Amino acid sequence: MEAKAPSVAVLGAGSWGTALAALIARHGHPTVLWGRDAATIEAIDGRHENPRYLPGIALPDTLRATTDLPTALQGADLVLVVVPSHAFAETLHALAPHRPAHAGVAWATKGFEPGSGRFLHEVAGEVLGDGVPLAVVTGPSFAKEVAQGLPTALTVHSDDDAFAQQVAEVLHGPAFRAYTGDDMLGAELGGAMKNVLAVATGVADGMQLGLNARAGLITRGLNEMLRLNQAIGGKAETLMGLAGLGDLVLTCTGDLSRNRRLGLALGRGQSIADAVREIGQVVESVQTADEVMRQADKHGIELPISSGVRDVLHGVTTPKEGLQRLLAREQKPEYPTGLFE
Ligand SMILES: NC(=O)C1=CN([C@@H]2O[C@H](COP(=O)(O)OP(=O)(O)OC[C@H]3O[C@@H](n4cnc5c(N)ncnc54)[C@H](OP(=O)(O)O)[C@@H]3O)[C@@H](O)[C@H]2O)C=CC1
Ligand SMILES: O=C(CO)COP(=O)(O)O
Repeated sequence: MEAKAPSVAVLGAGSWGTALAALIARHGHPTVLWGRDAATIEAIDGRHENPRYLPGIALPDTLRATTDLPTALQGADLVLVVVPSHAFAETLHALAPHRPAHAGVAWATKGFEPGSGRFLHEVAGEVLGDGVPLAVVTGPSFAKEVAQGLPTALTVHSDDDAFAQQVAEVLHGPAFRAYTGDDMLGAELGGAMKNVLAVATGVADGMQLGLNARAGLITRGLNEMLRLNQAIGGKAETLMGLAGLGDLVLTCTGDLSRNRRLGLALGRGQSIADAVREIGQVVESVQTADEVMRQADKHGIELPISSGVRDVLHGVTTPKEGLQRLLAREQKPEYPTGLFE
């Protein structure tokens, strides 16, 4: 007899939560999507569309949606949290009392806990306590393309191999490749930092600095990711894979990226407030830039591109001044310290 497909509760009905819930439901898993906005949830449950975040894309008839958290979690074998980083801790506190005892918790949120700079797996470990399987889902994946069924590859990292495998199996399908790994630290760092670096390449493109500048920023941005990752104890291979390089390339070059679009707007002279309002969705870099630099300062690592983005986002540096600051840096070896030994 074939094993029963695990039931999945997806928390967060924005573009990414909706796209992942649709993917999982299409794979034949009983799937419930929880969101806080009644009109959006009604539209997803009733007419199988998320008009606010994925307009015009048909969602599977089997996908159920609710605004009631206990209902969403009832009978779930696996919980997937997909709210923005600023709502991560609050959502975990809300789900904790209703989580079925056997259900592990994964998240596809990218960023740190704003204010404390803690990694999301640290937050999850503290809120949920020992013994709950945890996993991070990350990699190059625009929600719109996943919702449209276009081919995508991402990765699931966990300290618990069996849980990483369970999450990957739920996501893996005909047009979706899910890999596994055991480096939550590196995976979370990559997913968070690429958003900051996407702003940098967006700014450069908005200022029409050319393709050489874009490639230089992506590569030196990867170097910043690798150096901070080495300091915090993540694995270099994680950052050379889907969670790092893969997502960095996607977000720095693809105009579907909201972080890149923020950079483009700033590079063209628009204000940050106007740009964020126009984008109308979560732009994680706005908070993540501060938290990346908090991590970097803690470990005594210099990150010129990321700190430039942080300063531009705070309005203490103009994009032009930020560029001048980068170009005025001293000449030096590409890899002054070994990164891969
Ligand atoms: N979109 C993408 O392509 C990808 C996104 N991600 C990551 O996924 C996370 C979610 O982003 P995404 O779905 O794109 O964001 P969106 O802007 O598309 O949607 C945000 C969603 O979060 C909800 N929300 C905001 N605050 C809260 C809260 N306090 N409690 C509960 N729900 C809340 C919003 O509800 P409401 O509408 O009511 O405000 C909305 O449903 C981010 O960390 C992002 O970096 C990762 C990979 C791909
Ligand atoms: O994380 C993403 C793709 O992997 C989405 O990027 P943005 O948040 O910049 O849109």
